[in-house]
Amino acid sequence: MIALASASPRRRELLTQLGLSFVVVKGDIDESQLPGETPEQYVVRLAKGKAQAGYAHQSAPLPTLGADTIVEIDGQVLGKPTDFADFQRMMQLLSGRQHRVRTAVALCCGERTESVLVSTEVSFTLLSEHDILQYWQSGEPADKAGGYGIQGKAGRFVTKLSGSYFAVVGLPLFETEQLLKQQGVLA
Ligand SMILES: Cc1cn([C@H]2C[C@H](O)[C@@H](COP(=O)(O)OP(=O)(O)OP(=O)(O)O)O2)c(=O)[nH]c1=O
Repeated sequence: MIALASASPRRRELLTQLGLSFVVVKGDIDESQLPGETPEQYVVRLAKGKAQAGYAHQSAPLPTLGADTIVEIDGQVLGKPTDFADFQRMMQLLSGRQHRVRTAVALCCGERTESVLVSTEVSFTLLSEHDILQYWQSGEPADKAGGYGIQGKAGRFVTKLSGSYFAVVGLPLFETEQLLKQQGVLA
């Protein structure tokens, strides 16, 4: 039995695919990027922070997983859009180009927190103003890093993917299982 420190329904569904028993715990932390922090350092720090916060929330702590996903383009990190203008800016950056999605997964077992970082390159087709407005009105972008969900209506924008599809959705299945095995949580 393990714990998943996440409020994301996608992460719950993905972890279910690994076929292990888990409970969901809170892993809330401040998600702001620190000055001078690289995207890699940022996403790993958040995943570790969520795992550690989730571990600390339990009275009889289980090995606890935390994860974080960011979208990166031109050295900029795109988080969750704050409003339509922010979303529009993100879609204009992503339109007709390749970007990188980074997902870090961390496992906290008390004193030690180990992590794995997965990078995936995703290419988008050219997006029209109409595509952007219609996608915003679907309600899907609001809670997603980079303002899109590859598993939903934005799947049609993707012309190429190199890396882990599951990492883009929020939890890389292969790498998460490897991490659990390396740390002796899974046989
Ligand atoms: C790029 C992309 C992101 N996402 C989601 C995955 C994450 O849930 C979210 C990125 O935000 P995160 O801050 O990584 O996660 P979260 O706040 O949703 O959940 P928690 O911290 O409680 O675990 O964006 C998709 O569902 N599909 C996609 O294609």
